[in-house]
Amino acid sequence: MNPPPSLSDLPPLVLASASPRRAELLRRLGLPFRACPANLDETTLAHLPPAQMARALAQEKAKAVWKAGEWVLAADTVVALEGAVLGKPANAQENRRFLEQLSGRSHVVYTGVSIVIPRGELHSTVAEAEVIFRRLTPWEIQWYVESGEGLDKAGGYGAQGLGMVLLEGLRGDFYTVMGLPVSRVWERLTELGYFGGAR
Ligand SMILES: Cc1cn([C@H]2C[C@H](O)[C@@H](COP(=O)(O)OP(=O)(O)OP(=O)(O)O)O2)c(=O)[nH]c1=O
Repeated sequence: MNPPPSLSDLPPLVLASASPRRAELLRRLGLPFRACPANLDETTLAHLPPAQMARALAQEKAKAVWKAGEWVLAADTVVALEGAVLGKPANAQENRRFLEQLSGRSHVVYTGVSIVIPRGELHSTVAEAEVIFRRLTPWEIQWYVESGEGLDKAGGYGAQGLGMVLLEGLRGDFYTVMGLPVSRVWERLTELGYFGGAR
């Protein structure tokens, strides 16, 4: 594959995230960025319904790192099973419990995105996708939990990794599930003038 056409003359996005997935997606697009994690206490917004939580957390992350003149991008991914939020599992036991709950059912993944433009205006949106899990056997759950892959991920799985075998299907944007709805982000950046007047 050829590298993407150069976007290196654009101002670097400040990615208010420690997520390696979000960084990887920006890198794949060739967008210039530097990571500047916001390190929020995400539990303070745990009382909100899932979609609002994803949006509010993305906003808080973006506001925490913004400085005048900078473009900031932040996101937050929330997994909700029948309205109840499954966060990042605290340990293997909790990861197993999450997968048992998700098995054979569908759930919703919300990813809130916030962009702050150089003069300080905040623009936010929430993307959502429905994920359907296969009915998992105890052995599969054991195998996946032992991989450790789910521990740093909302809901306790990564659709882009070994978790691909857990899924029966998906409605919506795969990248919403992975943590950054890249086409929505690209569209918002275009509307907000990040790419310049001609583009
Ligand atoms: C459901 C799912 C989540 N995830 C990840 C995306 C996010 O990184 C993570 C959800 O946690 P977030 O709090 O959204 O992000 P983060 O803690 O990784 O990084 P930061 O707060 O600094 O931005 O779960 C996957 O990688 N694949 C999946 O299939």
